[in-house]
Amino acid sequence: MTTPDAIAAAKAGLRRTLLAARAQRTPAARREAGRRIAAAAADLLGDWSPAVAAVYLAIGTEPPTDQLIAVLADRGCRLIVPILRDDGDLDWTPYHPADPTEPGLRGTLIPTQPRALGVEAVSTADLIVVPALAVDPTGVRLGRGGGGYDRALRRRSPGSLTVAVIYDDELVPSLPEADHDQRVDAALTPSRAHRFRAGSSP
Ligand SMILES: Nc1nc2c(c(=O)[nH]1)N(C=O)[C@@H](CNc1ccc(C(=O)N[C@@H](CCC(=O)O)C(=O)O)cc1)CN2
Ligand SMILES: Nc1ncnc2c1ncn2[C@@H]1O[C@H](COP(=O)(O)OP(=O)(O)OP(=O)(O)O)[C@@H](O)[C@H]1O
Repeated sequence: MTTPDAIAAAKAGLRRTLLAARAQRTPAARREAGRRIAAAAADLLGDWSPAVAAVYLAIGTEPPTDQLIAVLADRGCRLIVPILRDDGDLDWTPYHPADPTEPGLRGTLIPTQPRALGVEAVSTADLIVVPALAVDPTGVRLGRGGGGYDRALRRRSPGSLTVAVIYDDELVPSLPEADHDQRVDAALTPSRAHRFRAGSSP
């Protein structure tokens, strides 16, 4: 039997390896990944325009999300982004691509003039774009370790689509899964969209 402590230790080791690999990518390679992820998103969405999309502002070595956000804004989606709270949970605020941003907790970026909608606001999203360090083909997701998205995804609307954003080699054969982990329905990588689970939109 795998104990919770063993799962947490395995995740911590994987995070270190994956973050080190991300640090090796050049800024130009990251920008190119962001462009291709936006194209993969357009492909995944087809002619679906979610009324409300929960997105996040990428930081550090994460695949850039600005072009993906532009794709959604161009489709007329109303956007919300997370604000990390000091208890590790995620509040949400409306976001427009031109909004100025400032540093939030733990290196995150948040709009300069947030309008806190509350932790339950994620339940209004039809599409939830989720940061991840790796995903496996059953939708198990490895995050940064704060558990913020595990809490947020438990509040998702049943018909919503959850999509992780990762580099291609971060779609790995399998990942450790804890009881509280929330799986994603799909992943966007620079090469394409990967759909793991049916049932939600589109
Ligand atoms: N861009 C982004 N926003 C996000 C998340 C995320 O993973 N990425 N989150 C996902 O839950 C929430 C915030 N949780 C976070 C938890 C840990 C760290 C973190 O480990 N930060 C590093 C420095 C980041 C860097 O520069 O790469 C650190 O504290 O050392 C960041 C965010 C909400 N917003
Ligand atoms: N619903 C919850 N309520 C309170 N704490 C939680 C909840 N879900 C997860 N946690 C806590 O969050 C911590 C990190 O969990 P985990 O390592 O699975 O994060 P992650 O999924 O990689 O990160 P994230 O969701 O922030 O991207 C764990 O200590 C876990 O107990």
